[in-house]
Amino acid sequence: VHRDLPLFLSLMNDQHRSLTRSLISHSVSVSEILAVRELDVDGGTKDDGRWQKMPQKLTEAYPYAFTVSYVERARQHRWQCSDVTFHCSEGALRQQWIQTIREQLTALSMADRPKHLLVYINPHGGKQQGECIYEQKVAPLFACASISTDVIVTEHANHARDHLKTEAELKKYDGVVCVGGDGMFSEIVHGLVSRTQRENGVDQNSPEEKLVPCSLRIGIIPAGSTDCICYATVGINDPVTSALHVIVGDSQPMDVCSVHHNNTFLRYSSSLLGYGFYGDVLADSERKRWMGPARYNFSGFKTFLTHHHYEGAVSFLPATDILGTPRDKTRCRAGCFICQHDGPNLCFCSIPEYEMGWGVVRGKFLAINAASMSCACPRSPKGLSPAAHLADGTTDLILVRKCSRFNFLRHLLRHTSKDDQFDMTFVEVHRVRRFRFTPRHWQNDSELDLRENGKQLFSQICRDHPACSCSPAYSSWNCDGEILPHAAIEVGVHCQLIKLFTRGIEEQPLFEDLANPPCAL
Ligand SMILES: CCCCCCCCCCCCC/C=C/[C@@H](O)[C@H](CO)NC(=O)CCCCCCCCCCCCCCC
Ligand SMILES: Nc1ncnc2c1ncn2[C@@H]1O[C@H](COP(=O)(O)OP(=O)(O)OP(=O)(O)O)[C@@H](O)[C@H]1O
Ligand SMILES: [Ca+2]
Repeated sequence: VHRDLPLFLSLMNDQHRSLTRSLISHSVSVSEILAVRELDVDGGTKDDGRWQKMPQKLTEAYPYAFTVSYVERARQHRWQCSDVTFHCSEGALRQQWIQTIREQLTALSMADRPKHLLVYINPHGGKQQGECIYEQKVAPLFACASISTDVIVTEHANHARDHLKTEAELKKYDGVVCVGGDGMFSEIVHGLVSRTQRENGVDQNSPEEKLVPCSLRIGIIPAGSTDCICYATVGINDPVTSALHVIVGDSQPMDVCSVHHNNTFLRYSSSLLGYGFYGDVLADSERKRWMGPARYNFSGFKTFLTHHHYEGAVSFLPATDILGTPRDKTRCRAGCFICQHDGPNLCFCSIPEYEMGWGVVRGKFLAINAASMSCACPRSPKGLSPAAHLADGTTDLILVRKCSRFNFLRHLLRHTSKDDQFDMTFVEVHRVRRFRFTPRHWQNDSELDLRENGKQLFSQICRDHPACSCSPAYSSWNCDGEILPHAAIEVGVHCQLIKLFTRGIEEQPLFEDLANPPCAL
């Protein structure tokens, strides 16, 4: 720009000033431009306050200016919006630049950038900051990018789900955005998936049914307690970063598990299905919602101390003909090769499911976890299954057998370090397409009645098994942060059923500092 056209580049913040001094050129891909607007140099009023007046001599020589807002990468996957202002001496030249950039942006909008979004805000998620986060950090960015929105602040749980399922005029929108945590995201998934199946005549109650993928993309503005879906798909739980991924029109397919009990649909899961430890943590933490995000630490500690185990059988259909394994060192990242290979392999081939292919593991378990994605979150940046993939059509089934408290603690601690949490004698992990769990004392339909008479059953089991450590017969399933009413479930992975407004976690530059070079002078 400097050399070829008579434009003068005026960079607006300190970081930029250091860039002019240290870089010969700085390029921004058009796909990462958010907006372009004229700038009134004399008044200096059309910008958002970051405008600093140019020396008078320069403004006289270059009185025509325009500002380009674009995505800038910061540390740890964070994106922010930056402005760069160009000055020139002729109004016609400025118009030519603005028009050309706008034409390019219009072409992108025609392709994959959203123009009209439906936004649901949970005012009670996480630290109860949803509305404030949206108004202060996200709405101004959507406005800057000329995205129009219909905003609904939810009034009760399942408001967003039910609105999407039945009422929402989905044809009007290019995507749905939720402001909240994993629970809010789950509501959106349930609303959109159920609606799509109904409109296509698919029966959700049949575990074997192939579900129809949803066409609308989902954006998550993180404002919850765990924000695991956001963290594991973007690399950070930051509202501005997520909003920018929506604006540039990113798209990331994602697997969804369906959970059934006796040919009845229960729920969908896109992150964690956990029985035993994570089920018990959730059940306890639900009674302590008033504690906010800290409830999970409290209930986690308590559940760790109670150290209950649960008996049952897990049968599973291993995913064959795939490249990835749960013990891989490679990670699912933007443009993931494994997802591109394994996903279509499972999505589009109808592999016959021979009963013979199923494996069975029986025993006493502290935890049975199915992670359809890494489940990375601030608590465990590598997640429950670090090598799991977002869109490969599989879930990683992690079985933690009964062991000592000390060993279980070692296993838990490894979620927070580089050590392999699967490399322990009492832990096994399988990459699967389907699985079933049957608790030891489960008797078909009478299961619920038995659970209701839990006390009776509990004392009965203790009498029958005098050596038992008085663990209750059943735990609960934690299904993406919701408790399921049944212990015996059947789970199937639906490959790439939904799409998110992200691109997956971007690889970090080898030397991150090179992305933001220090001032050379
Ligand atoms: C000693 C430290 C060990 C730390 C081990 C941390 C492993 C954490 C793995 C987190 C996986 C989260 C998976 C995400 C699930 C979401 O779909 C769901 C909805 O938001 N979140 C939860 O269910 C919320 C689940 C929250 C679970 C929190 C578990 C906290 C365990 C604390 C154990 C303390 C033992 C201390 C002994 C001295
Ligand atoms: N207006 C509302 N009032 C009460 N509950 C709501 C409302 N809107 C949504 N919910 C419910 O609140 C629950 C929790 O919301 P959300 O996921 O946003 O936050 P969180 O639980 O703090 O975060 P996380 O799921 O990440 O742990 C969801 O299951 C959702 O169904
Ligand atoms: Ca997966």
